[in-house]
Amino acid sequence: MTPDADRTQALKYMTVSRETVSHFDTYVGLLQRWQKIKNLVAPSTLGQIWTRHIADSAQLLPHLGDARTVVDLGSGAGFPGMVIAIAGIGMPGLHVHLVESNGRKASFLREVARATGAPATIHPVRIEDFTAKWDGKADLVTARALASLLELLELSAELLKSGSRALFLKGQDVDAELTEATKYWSMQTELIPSLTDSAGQIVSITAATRRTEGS
Ligand SMILES: C[S@@+](CC[C@H](N)C(=O)[O-])C[C@H]1O[C@@H](n2cnc3c(N)ncnc32)[C@H](O)[C@@H]1O
Repeated sequence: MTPDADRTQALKYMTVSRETVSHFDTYVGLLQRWQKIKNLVAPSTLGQIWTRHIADSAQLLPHLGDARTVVDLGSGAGFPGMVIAIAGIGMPGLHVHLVESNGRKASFLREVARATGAPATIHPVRIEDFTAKWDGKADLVTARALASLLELLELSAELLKSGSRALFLKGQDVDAELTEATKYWSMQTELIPSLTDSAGQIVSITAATRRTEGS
């Protein structure tokens, strides 16, 4: 698929304004430029940045509900957090905190936020340190390609204490991961089939609490 065909295909998956698409173009341009020296995403996905990264992340947009403070864990080159922040330009109160410990990826994210004006704060620290110190309240926690569901719940535990929702983009092992996670966590889950990955699912989690012994 040519880069143009990839972009055209990706735009079919999302309903966003022309202005948002133009900011996505800026983002993709920066990613292509920085990738040459900083290796930000898997080289095998470079020909499909729009479908594999932008549209895959943008499919969370219809599920944001009334969330305003979003925390994206292990953002990498900004998926899905930066895509949400860019789509949120002009959405009153929306702000995305991107937690990414890799210094070169964090620098890239800062540059994308500067160039697009996306409402985003980059935290170049480990998730464990961020959640221990951050005094904000997340309405929504997001992550893609970071860890198993159980590990994601453990990493998000501090953020989920205040009743936040979570949206995790997961691949094909989601059933086994859910079985494992529910041994230790009580939660309400909804599985939403991915639009961009036939084997993928979005796991929507609410009311997550760690099980105490015997519960
Ligand atoms: C496989 S990449 C996925 C990146 C992005 N979410 C995506 O889907 O393209 C995982 C990212 O999480 C970051 N990461 C892993 N563990 C982390 C931790 N404990 N704290 C902060 N960042 C972490 C890594 O540096 C890496 O950029």
